[in-house]
Amino acid sequence: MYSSAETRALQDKTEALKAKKELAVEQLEELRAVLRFHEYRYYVASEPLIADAEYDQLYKQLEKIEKAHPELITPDSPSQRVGLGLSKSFPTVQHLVPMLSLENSYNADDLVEWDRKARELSGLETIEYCIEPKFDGASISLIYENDLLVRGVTRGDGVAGDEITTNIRQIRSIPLSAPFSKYGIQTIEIRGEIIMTKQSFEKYNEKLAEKGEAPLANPRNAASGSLRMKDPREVAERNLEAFLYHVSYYTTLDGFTLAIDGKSNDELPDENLKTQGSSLPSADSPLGTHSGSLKLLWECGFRSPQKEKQVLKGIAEVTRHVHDFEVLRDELPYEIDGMVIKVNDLTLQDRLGMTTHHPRWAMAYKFKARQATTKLRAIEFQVGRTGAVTPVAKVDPVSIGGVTVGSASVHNEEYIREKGLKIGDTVLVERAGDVIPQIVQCMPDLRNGSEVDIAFPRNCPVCDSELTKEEAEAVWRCPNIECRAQVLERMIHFVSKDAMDIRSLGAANILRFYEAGLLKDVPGIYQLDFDEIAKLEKFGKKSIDNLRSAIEASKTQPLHRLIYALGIRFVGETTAKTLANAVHDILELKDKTEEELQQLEDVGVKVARSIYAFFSNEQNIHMLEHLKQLGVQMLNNKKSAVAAGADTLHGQTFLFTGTMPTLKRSEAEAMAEAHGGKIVSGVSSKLDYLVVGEDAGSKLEKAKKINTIKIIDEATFLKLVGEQPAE
Ligand SMILES: NC(=O)c1ccc[n+]([C@@H]2O[C@H](COP(=O)([O-])OP(=O)(O)OC[C@H]3O[C@@H](n4cnc5c(N)ncnc54)[C@H](O)[C@@H]3O)[C@@H](O)[C@H]2O)c1
Ligand SMILES: [Zn+2]
Repeated sequence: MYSSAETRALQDKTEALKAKKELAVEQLEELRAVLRFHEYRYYVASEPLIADAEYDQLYKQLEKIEKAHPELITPDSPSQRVGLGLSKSFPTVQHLVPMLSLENSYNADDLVEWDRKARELSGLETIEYCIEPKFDGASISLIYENDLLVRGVTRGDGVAGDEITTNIRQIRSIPLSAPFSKYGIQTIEIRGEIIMTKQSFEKYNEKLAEKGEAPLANPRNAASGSLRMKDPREVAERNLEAFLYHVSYYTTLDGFTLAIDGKSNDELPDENLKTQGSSLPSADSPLGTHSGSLKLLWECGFRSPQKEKQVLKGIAEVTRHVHDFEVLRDELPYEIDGMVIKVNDLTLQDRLGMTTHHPRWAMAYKFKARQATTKLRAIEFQVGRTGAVTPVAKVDPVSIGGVTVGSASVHNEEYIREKGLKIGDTVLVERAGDVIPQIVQCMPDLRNGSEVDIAFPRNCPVCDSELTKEEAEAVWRCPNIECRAQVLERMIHFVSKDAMDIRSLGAANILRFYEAGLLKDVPGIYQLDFDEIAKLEKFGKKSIDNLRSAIEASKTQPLHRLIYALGIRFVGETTAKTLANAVHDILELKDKTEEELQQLEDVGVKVARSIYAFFSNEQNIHMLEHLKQLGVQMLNNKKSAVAAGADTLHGQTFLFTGTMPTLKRSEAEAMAEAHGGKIVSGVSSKLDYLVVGEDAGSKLEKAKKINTIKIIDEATFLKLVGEQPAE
């Protein structure tokens, strides 16, 4: 439909329009053309070229201009219909009732305003709402007649869609028959979303990778692309699932017909299916409320959001709930991009009615955007403490959910090849939760020929040693352990917060001392010449005193911190603790065989080999002995405590959040561990105790939603570890 030259031209226009805060009325036609183009890419081709939030931003501009100049609205404006276009390979059929879009907002204030209008229109004090997740998939409509699934249709342009019944029949959560007749229903049109769970999506991408095919961009594209596949067996392979959340139309066995979303489709193939104009069911009948219809669907064997939904009165409760739910977003097994808030009472829905674009009784509250498009400008290669050479993408700075992103992860060489990235490409960057932003996709359709391939260095970008790669690995490494980058990174890791925690040293000072020739390796940290440091600029007596005492204090850090600080490959904090608990003195580790190491919890072949290699290396042992001489403590004190029968919290998991009144976080963790407890890094159903201090944030919110977690304060914790008498 669009040639590649047109595609590039429209994308340039998109960029130009996106860059402007406020569009002029003269740009209306251009804006419409751009929106039509992106709708085509999104709905028909299933290959969007911009992020949803970027599309939404442009669409909002269209609404704004048209609101100010209603005389300029044309019947083919994107605001006058739902999505555009249908793919050609499936027969087109009419929906019984048009499938509209939803009004959406990223802003909770808009919800308040929307509620105000709804109360005004209805004359009610408070409105009851039903809130459910906004599933990020592809919408479908299903028709059951005499309890049998007779038709499945994509949304298409909202009026008509592609008939994809055979594909729909592959989806196991959609029953082929359902007992609607029990409720007196003869024909029913229901709607929902086809989704792919995060897990199925990953598995499916792994399969594609094995076959050497390009991975799919995200679960939503995977779901929507699947619906239009020619071969139903391929659809079955994708493990799609369905949530059904709406009844739009039904006829009863005694001849009553109801099109719930206002008017039914005028061009219906079957005359009998048109609205007969009857009154709505009362709020106490099963289909009289939205939540009632979710329950009915659930009872008929559909996966409706019966468990996920929440019925609440008043918009204040609603906004609180949507914010709470946003915290849980990453815990869900499927993707959601917001919440949908619906007026619960159908009679009231009917009174509120709809615009040409969306019903007035529903509103989508979209979560903070996580994706944006930008240009890939360069790949930098960084050398880590184990010599691993990691590519990091430099992109044109772009704002995602309020944070400016200028670099993004591209993992490794394989990842870059798999995604087919080139310098100069337009790329989709995703920033989800606490994860480092990453490039998830590039858009080859937008290339103009000036893009260049990414060249991988064969030599270390820092010390020029020839890089090596183990067969089963994706990473290239600099083999030179004296490599400046590695030495620096090892020291920076050694002093870091979760390792020896020498905060006043830090990356900047390490670099400074290194360049001044005052520090060349880890033991050197304990031999710093403070007189020489005093000569450096901006190093007053106070900073020196701080530095000296911080270094001194680090000598008595618990053994697991020292083990972690050594930066042994594959040895994270958890494995470091396992190792520390297995010995009295760190040097005992050099007498353990690979097999013995593998007996330890969570230590597999790869990890055991790496630990073994580290402790078989003479230079490393020499370094440890040197550290010992310098006063760094290498014994496990805790082990004796646990051995003396203090294992009272054996197997219980703990997480600390917020500032506690008397204990430092590290002290509290050590106390829990000394009694056999385990520290975990995040809130999940595996957590037993969340110990909460002041200003506890999202962890507390999350924990409140999992009722097996015990939420306690410091005083209760101290009782648990027997530091305070139980009452
Ligand atoms: N990236 C692009 O180029 C591009 C182009 C066009 C559209 N879009 C995206 O699509 C959106 C508009 O498309 P739209 O109208 O299909 O979707 P929408 O985001 O406005 O919301 C309506 C859709 O939400 C879905 N939904 C999920 N859970 C639901 C629930 N519980 N109840 C009701 N509906 C639920 C339904 O499929 C429904 O059709 C835009 O906001 C934009 O984000 C993106
Ligand atoms: Zn090097």
